[in-house]
Amino acid sequence: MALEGAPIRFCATTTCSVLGLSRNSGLAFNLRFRSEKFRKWEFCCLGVFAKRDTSPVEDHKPYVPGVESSRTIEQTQGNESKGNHKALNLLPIEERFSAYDHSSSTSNDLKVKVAHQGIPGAYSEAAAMKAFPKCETVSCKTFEETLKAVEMLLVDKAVLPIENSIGGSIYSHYDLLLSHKLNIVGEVKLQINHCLLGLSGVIMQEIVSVMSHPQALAQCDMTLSKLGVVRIIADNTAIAAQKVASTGLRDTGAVASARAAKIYGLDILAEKIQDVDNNITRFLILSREPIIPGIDDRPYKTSIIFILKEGPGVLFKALAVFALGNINLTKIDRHPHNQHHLMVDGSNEGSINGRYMERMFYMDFEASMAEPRAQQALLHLQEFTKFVRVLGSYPVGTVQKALFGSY
Ligand SMILES: O=C(O)C(=O)C[C@]1(C(=O)O)C=C[C@@H](O)C=C1
Repeated sequence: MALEGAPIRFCATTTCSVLGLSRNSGLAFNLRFRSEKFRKWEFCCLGVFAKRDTSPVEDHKPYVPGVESSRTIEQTQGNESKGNHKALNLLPIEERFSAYDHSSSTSNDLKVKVAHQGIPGAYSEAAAMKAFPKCETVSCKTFEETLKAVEMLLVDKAVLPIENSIGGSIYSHYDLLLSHKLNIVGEVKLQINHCLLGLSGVIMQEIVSVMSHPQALAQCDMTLSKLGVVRIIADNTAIAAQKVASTGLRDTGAVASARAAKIYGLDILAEKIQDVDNNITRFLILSREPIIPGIDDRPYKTSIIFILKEGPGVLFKALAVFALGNINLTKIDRHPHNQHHLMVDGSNEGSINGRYMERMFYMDFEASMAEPRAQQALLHLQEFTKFVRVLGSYPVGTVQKALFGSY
């Protein structure tokens, strides 16, 4: 890989930084390699961002919650007493810019603010509460808003669903990871048990249409086909439940959680309606700063995105790098190339076009960037790639049941 500047020096610096410093000295393990094609590369330390660049880099634009998010706030008002949730704009200004540093927190922190998409009763909210049981959850209308809320210091973390055992990878969310400079600091694998919800007293036979988030509808595809109902898209499962409750339509159901039924006063007409019983969604926890692997004995994994060079057997060679390092892969997935022109790191330089997207891969492997074998593998990987980005090293998550009732 042709890196700008002297590649040898870059390699030496990288290895030395990771191996040579104590974990309290702010060692760097979050590396962003970029090829000459994109005319820059970045080296990210804990809180310190060192760049070598020949092209101007656009900083994060201030995020001002707009009309879209006000709608979310309207939707959530009046529900705050039902969960440990606050709507984004309702936070007092001093709380939004709290000087608290939660970056090293893993759980049980009273003050951790975690942004999630949707309203109380959403699965993303459940994932946030699994990761940080005493957190304050903060509703956002879109997934992108959750990431922006972290960047703007409005919250400490964001949760982002990234893949589901039935539906597979959520590619648009990988795109969000690429276009924002956040770090993955954890994962939550949540057992999702969808329920069919309806107004109080309604029976299954009365339901002619069902509302939900597209992922939830897809996960219940066979059940919904058997019922012969019309599917209606909603921004979120909990929003669907809230709409059914507020519109008072007896013939409309919602696919959502048992907790959503409780919050919005709906009946559960059927439980576990997903096509496959073992329906697990994996959520990522995102933070401004990366975590330092190796503080405890837990196993870690690392997520990366890379674009392969062209040539025969290049994927084989790239994978061999991990085999040689005795590193187990838990995921490898190629980006569907129908989506194109993606901004990387907020920069207009180096936007990735369809040609490169075809060669873009997402990978998770079982090692942390504090381990020499992982550092070695990534340095070696550069030989076969045009672009590599480390999204983060974080403790491996286990499958979680919901905190309350059936999810
Ligand atoms: O709609 C919700 O409640 C969400 O949290 C979103 C979401 C998703 O995007 O995958 C989360 C988990 C389930 O897989 C279904 C929907």
